[in-house]
Amino acid sequence: MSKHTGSTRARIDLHHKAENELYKLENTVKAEFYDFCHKFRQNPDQPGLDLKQLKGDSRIWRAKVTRNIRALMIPVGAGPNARNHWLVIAVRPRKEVYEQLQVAINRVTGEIEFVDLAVVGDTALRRAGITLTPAEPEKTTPTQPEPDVPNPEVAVLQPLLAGVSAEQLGELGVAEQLIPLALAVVTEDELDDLLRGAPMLSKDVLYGLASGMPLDEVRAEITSKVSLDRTPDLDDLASAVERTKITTVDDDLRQVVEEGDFRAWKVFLHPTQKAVVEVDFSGPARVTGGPGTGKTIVALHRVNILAQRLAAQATPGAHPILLTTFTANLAADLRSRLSSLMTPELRELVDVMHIDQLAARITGENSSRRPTRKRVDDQAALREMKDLVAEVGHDKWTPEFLFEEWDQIILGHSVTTRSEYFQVRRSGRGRGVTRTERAEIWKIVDQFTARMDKLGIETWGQAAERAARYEMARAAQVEQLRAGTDEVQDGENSSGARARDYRYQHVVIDEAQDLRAAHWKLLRALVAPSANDLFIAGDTHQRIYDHQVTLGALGISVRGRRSQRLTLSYRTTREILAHALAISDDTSIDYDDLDDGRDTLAGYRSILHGPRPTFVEYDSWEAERAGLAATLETWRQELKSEDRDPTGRIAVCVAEHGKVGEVISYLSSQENLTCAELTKDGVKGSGMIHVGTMHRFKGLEYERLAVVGVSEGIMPRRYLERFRDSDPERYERELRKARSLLFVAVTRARDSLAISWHGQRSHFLPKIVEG
Ligand SMILES: Nc1ncnc2c1ncn2[C@@H]1O[C@H](COP(=O)(O)OP(=O)(O)OP(=O)(O)O)[C@@H](O)[C@H]1O
Repeated sequence: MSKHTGSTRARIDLHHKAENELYKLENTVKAEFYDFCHKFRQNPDQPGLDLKQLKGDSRIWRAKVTRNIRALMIPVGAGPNARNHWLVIAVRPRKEVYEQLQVAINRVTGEIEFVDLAVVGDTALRRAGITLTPAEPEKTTPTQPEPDVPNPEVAVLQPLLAGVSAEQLGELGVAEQLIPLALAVVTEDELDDLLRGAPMLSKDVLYGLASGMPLDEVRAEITSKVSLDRTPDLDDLASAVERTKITTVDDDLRQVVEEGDFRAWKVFLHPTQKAVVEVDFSGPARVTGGPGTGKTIVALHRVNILAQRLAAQATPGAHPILLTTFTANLAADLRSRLSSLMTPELRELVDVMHIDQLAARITGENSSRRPTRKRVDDQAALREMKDLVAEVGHDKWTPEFLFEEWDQIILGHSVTTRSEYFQVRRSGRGRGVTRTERAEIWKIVDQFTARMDKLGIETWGQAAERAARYEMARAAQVEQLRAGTDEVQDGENSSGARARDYRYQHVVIDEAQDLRAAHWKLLRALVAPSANDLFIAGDTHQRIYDHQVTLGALGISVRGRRSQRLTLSYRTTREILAHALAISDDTSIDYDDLDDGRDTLAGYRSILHGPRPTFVEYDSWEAERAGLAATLETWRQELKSEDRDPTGRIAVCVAEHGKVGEVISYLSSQENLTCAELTKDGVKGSGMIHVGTMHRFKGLEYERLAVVGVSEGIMPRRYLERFRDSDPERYERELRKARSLLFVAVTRARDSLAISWHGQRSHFLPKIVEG
């Protein structure tokens, strides 16, 4: 990142906040900024650049980029060469440059911080007695400072942070200039205004305190995670710039900035993310965290770091790292992100495959002695179970119950004999079954698998189970070889017999919460038990299938320090997050942690802001679709007016599968709204608006999202009511799954979220929406 320019020219770096400002400027201004940098590096003092110190903080200089745009810069070179090295701290309209701007070195992080009071609301500034003086006042319209009169309505209110002292805020890392203002704010809106342009740590601490986090928790969860191990010298800018997130302005940067904020994740990891990416784990490790906390980003960077470490000793053509996830479209997304993060040489070291593809590859390698079976989805297999139950005239158990018992318990625990089935624990399956009943179930399931065999078909669950067995045999063989107790039999067409080594050196897994036991056995067997063998990212609040596992019981121990949690959301705004949390109902529902502990969303928070989500009730499905079309048209026009192509930025998440087609045909009949369906394998077609069921939205993100059909009877489905009395445990499980599905859906939205229903609104939707 930090290339040095020639010694005779000044070096320019961009503070990450300035880089963010640059992303938002028009392309013509960006181009002028690069011309400006070019000239500045040759001679900062040439007259056209009009370089001048501010009157307030004399370390800050302003220079002219265009007639209306100014760059704010500080010299950060060491000693007498200070002016050989400059840091751009802001790029902004001339009118927003004022004399009270300040830079400081944060006493906790030691980084250079820049506080922007131009965006702080007038009320807060007035109450703190601050008047901003423009550095280049307009000649024609002199600005009259507002009289310093407190607003009588808010003056009597309690400060939002009553009970916290200035000293405590300073010690937690809040920027000095913000402290008096923070202590004066009395409403959430004022706090929002204050923090809009604030440094990240100040935002995180102040939002934490305002949401009721105790001081100790803020210290432990936020401040200590970013704290330097020593007190920084608060005057030494040259050292501080080394600790600050910066990008050097060189010829490559121009193209990079054109990518906009989508590149931010590649460059600036949050310290908590960075720690998880870089640390050495003595064995398997797990990272959990609410939606949008960067688990996928961490997984990608982790792959990059592991590849860097292996690069020197890698055999040409080998792929020692596996990155896997749940579905084909998520794997495709990982592939493209990885290619933009890694060098082509390092990228070569990585296989990216979704979990079914992995199982198919392994069963394929082992199938020369068996006829290949056609893989079918669970619905097709359930139809076979229904036919079988009808043919044998069985009426004690429903086909659905029998199928799930087979899939989750018998297949899920790799049960191969009747006596194993008698002993297996059926946790999570609701009503208990006696030994005699188990014998009956076993008999039907046996007939069912024989039928599937005869038809030459298998489910993906069966394929995973088979792949796990092959890979476990291979691992056993490798271990025997290592112990010197076995010879390799060349020529046998089985990966178990052929293998001299484990398939991979590192395996990184995303969206781990929905993997089944057989997948975990397969993944465990792919890599030798060793340091950094398995890296697992997932969130059980987002589990939308029925596969609950206990990793410890599957030979994957992620206890103690090998279990990490991310809590700061980079996607979900504060407005959306509050509603999403109410939907997940984390405080009253127990969510597992993929092991035998409990995972919570405690501390899950955001410092991003956006519009409040909208909640709209309609009389009928017809009316709801018309309302949806109007919302989408507004969004389309808003994006267009910002000169941004709406394609792929807007999506509709439909609560019920049968209604996806109805939404698409309705929208397609509107003049401007073309659609593309979101399928299991990704987006089908090139339409502007992506439409799919909630399941299809797993792991994705959209700038603007409409979730439709969130009515009672659809979310959750009415048919679940029959389990309320007959099988209360199953009832609870199904409700939780439905709740998680809605939680996943609403947390896909980055900026705007519109939720609607017709008839009675789902009881999962939080009460606070009515306020
Ligand atoms: N350090 C970062 N800097 C900038 N953007 C980031 C950073 N970390 C994450 N993001 C962005 O936040 C968004 C969410 O990240 P990511 O998809 O990794 O979260 P996640 O925890 O995997 O979410 P989910 O559980 O919902 O799938 C993405 O747009 C990502 O680019």
